[in-house]
Amino acid sequence: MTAHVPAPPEDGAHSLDDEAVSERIRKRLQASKSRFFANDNIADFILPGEHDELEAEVAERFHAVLRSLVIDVDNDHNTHDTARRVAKMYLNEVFAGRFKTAPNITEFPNDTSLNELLIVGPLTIRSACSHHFCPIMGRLWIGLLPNQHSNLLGLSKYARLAEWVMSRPQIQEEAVSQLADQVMKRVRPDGLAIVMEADHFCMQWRGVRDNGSKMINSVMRGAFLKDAALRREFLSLINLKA
Ligand SMILES: Nc1nc2c(ncn2[C@@H]2O[C@H](COP(=O)(O)OP(=O)(O)OP(=O)(O)O)[C@@H](O)[C@H]2O)c(=O)[nH]1
Repeated sequence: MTAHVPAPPEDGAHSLDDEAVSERIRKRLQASKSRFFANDNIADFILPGEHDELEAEVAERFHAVLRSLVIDVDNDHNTHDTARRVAKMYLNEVFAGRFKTAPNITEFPNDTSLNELLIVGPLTIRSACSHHFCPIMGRLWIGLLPNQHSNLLGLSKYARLAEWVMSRPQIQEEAVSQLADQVMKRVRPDGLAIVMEADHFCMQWRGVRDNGSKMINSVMRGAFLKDAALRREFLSLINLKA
């Protein structure tokens, strides 16, 4: 579905804010006292049909941003359709994890009472920082210590959950912690460890322009916090090299 970019309002016409779909969604979020930070998922507050309206609104507003950058969007064939493409990319691709509901996750009972360390990774991570909207590209490992009451997830579902959490404007520390909450909620293991290593393009493409540095962070929950040997086993198995 392509978003239509409406012409800017004539003088004296209603401003976009009077009827903006984003305003309707915002009011619902505020009425239910739900947070709507950049890395929050707001899918439950978007009614059927409003996703397309939102895409059209973002396109219209991005069109205005391009005009403010003094780009001749009316005559420049390269940027004529850029606002629509950016809106589509934000809503359906790079920030889709804000606007769509969580992926369906198949959960299997731990019938054979597996209680050994399980590691998934490296999963490829694509995100963007909420400070500059620059890409974050990296790798992530998930370590789990299940117990007899844990659910086991299909392997691909860890990647789907990670993608859902990462495809939002994020900061790495909060992204990893949000993913940990999602995995804990579904698997209910005795312990969970997540390590993420990523390039931040806000430090490479711009700013300090340090191409070599990466950010590595981890979240340890339950048994991984208490048991240094388990933590060591996980870290040695993922064998993270700079
Ligand atoms: N802690 C943390 N910081 C991040 C992450 N992604 C980007 N940043 C940093 O966020 C900071 C934003 O800093 P500001 O000083 O407000 O912005 P700025 O003036 O554009 O900063 P410079 O990047 O130094 O030019 C920068 O230091 C970024 O490197 C992240 O995932 N975690």
